[in-house]
Amino acid sequence: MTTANQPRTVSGLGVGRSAAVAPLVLVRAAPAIPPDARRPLDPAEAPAALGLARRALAEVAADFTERAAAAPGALGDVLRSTSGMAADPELADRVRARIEEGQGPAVAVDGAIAEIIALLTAAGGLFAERSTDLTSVRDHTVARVLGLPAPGLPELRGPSVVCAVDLSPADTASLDLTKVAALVTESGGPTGHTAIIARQLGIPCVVRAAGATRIPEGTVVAVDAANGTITPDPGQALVDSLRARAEGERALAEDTSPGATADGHPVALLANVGTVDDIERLGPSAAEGVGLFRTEVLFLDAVRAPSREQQTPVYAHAFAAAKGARTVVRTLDAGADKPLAFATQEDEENPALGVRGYRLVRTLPELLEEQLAALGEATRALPAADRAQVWVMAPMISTPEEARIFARLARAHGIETVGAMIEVPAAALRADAILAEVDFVSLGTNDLAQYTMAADRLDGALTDLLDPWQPAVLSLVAATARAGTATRKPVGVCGESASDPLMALVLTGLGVTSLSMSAPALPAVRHALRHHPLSQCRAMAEAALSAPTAPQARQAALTLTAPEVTTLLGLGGERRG
Ligand SMILES: C=C(OP(=O)(O)O)C(=O)O
Repeated sequence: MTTANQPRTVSGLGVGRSAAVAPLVLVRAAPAIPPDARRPLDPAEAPAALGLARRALAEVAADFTERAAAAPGALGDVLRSTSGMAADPELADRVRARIEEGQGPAVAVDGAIAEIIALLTAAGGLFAERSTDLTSVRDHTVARVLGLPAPGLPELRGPSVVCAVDLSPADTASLDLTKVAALVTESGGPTGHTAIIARQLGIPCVVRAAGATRIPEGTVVAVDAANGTITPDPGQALVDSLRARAEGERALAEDTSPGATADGHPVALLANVGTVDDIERLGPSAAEGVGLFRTEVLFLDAVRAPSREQQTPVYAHAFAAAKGARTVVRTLDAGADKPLAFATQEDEENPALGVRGYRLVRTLPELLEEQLAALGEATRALPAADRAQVWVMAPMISTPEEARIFARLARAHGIETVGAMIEVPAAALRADAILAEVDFVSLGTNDLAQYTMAADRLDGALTDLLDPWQPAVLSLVAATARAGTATRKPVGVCGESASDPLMALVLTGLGVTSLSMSAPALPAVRHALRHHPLSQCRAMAEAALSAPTAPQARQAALTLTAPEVTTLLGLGGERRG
């Protein structure tokens, strides 16, 4: 299988610590029409071009029909409707007209579908929703006309390592995750959406893996997230060592006791979730509750803003699944790296600094209003004793005034426990004043690192700056934790940094009261806490805070770590996402 051009072992940034061995499946980007396919046709070429375009459309229609037959329920319906679009005579007419005007078949298909998409978008509502399916018809048909392999997400026939240059949040969400053994992307960073979803599901993932898409499709690869490597055709020794490590991790997962240091100082261990299914999958005691419910994940595919009536049953279902445990809900964090069709401003030059998260209240106040109304209604349906366990917080709070307005709105809807995320340096610096307005805060260290270091979290080339061990980031976390201790209010961390066992010890030493992470990361963090008394966590925090650089901060904490934890969790190596 190995070819001369094929890279041997590809390295990137590992996400989590798990590993998988499976055949590689490539996700192909939408085809680009090359310049020679864009040249005007000679009239004598038109009949052949028309035949090629018609055949491609018919084959795409047949392909979607075949996939529909194998797909369950709603997905089958969507695929059948997509097939119908490819077979639509109106589309064929528009393509014919363009070819008769002298366009090549790929350009004609592309243009005809763009025309129909524009009409549907203008019509709005359900019509507009169909434009995504038409885009898929366009990409598949153009690829066939050009003789290229089908683009987009592959149909997975068994456990597979899915490899792409990049995956959009919607791509990742629509993968058949029961068959995804691992995710590999050439771009992205350790706090990007692919990494977050992979962590959540415990799927091994390597991002920034330059050259991974050059590994031939079908090659069996070993993906080791702990070391950030993808090894084609791995030998038995590597497979055996990965298996042994997985068994060690499974043994750790058997301890489901509440999070606490060796001397019994409690640190709530919570899970980050994006869907109700995620909450249901948590099982009875893996986490002590939900520390971050990313509600925007529920609406990634929605074209229109979900109404209060649509949202209420979803939250009611989520709270029922949490069975009275703390559930920290974040109101919609739309914009920048989490685009939602109905909430994202199209014309922003700098979306990460734009109207996103809580700031949408300036342009679309009804969005927050409807969500809080739905959350309030779902909360009121709970037994009285459980209502205070629904904690609702706003993302991207920058000032105490914003915290005050948010708290007033949330409380007006009957939400008892209201909080703010601390992910903007201005908020960390004013954490005491923000805590005067709300009941708790939660540090989003992914965004806090992005905004403190002025480094785009989606730009994997800036990973060193985005490191939560950066002294400037640690100082802001420490300032926030101090404000929590002074006001005796909870300060959680729900950014990816909480899932690093070594960082979790430092955060505990800084005074953080809860750690929320993707569920598969909980056992290692629980294990690390259990082996260190609070005094040792404090010493680690102090040592990390006084280090001049991120690697030195980590090293300073590592030197004070219990040796059995360092060995078992393999903390000695280079930091991975
Ligand atoms: C938890 C966070 O939010 P998200 O990653 O969803 O933006 C964060 O920024 O740390």
